[in-house]
Amino acid sequence: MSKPGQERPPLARSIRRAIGQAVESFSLILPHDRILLGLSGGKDSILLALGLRELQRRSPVPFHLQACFVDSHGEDSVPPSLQDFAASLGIPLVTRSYPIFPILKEREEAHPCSLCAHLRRGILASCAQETGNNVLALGHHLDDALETTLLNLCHAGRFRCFSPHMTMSRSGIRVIRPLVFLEESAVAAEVARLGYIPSAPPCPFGMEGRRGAMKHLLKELETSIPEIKGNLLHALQTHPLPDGWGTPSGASRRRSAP
Ligand SMILES: Nc1ncnc2c1ncn2[C@@H]1O[C@H](COP(=O)(O)OP(=O)(O)OP(=O)(O)O)[C@@H](O)[C@H]1O
Repeated sequence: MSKPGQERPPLARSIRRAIGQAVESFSLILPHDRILLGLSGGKDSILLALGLRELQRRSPVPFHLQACFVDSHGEDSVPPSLQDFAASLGIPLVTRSYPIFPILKEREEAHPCSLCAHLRRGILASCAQETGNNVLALGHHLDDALETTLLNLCHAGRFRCFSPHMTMSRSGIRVIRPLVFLEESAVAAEVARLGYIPSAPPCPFGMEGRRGAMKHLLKELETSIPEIKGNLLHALQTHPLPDGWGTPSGASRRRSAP
């Protein structure tokens, strides 16, 4: 990550536009929202933090930002570079420690990704509640959404994906994904252009498994069908999914940023 105090160029206009489009299309941010963003130190959550911070500066809709890092090894350690990064943006950082990886290893999970994500989301949602936040922001991008769609199609026989904006039933915390219109390559390129070096993924299970296979499949499909991502996104937006990619949530009638 860049050194604190170093002059940072502004986000590219195309990136700001894509984030603004998601925020507007799905009414992601409402006046006086208190947003906790999941900050892992990977490229996606770096861009999420940069994007939301910039939106906060420019938007007439006031909202509060805080970040949370989950140490999934359960060792109570926080990378110092992450603290520096959050401090450089003026975003307060809280941390939580929970032995997600040791638990998954002990259970010898065949497909650990979904349980890992589920546990982490639960920890982040509890943290949001404990710290007085009503919204949890995650850095999922378009490729994540399309891989999840393919995973559901291929392995569960259903056309489903996570939602850009949903409300968790037990906690009432709203989960938002402002990067859903950005391709992974655009996220990586922008983070590199801005001079940040993301932390290496801490996952001890690697990119193998079903999700990794979907990533390869999407790449392969793209070589013979260059417009595949746009078409899949169009299908998500036009198919009447219960998770509402096409129809903005009920919150849309209220005023949202930007
Ligand atoms: N250890 C963590 N602490 C806090 N938030 C996290 C952590 N890991 C993931 N998240 C949040 O969940 C989102 C999705 O996580 P996932 O592991 O699927 O993505 P990723 O591609 O590894 O993301 P990133 O590049 O941000 O690490 C991240 O973008 C981030 O907002």
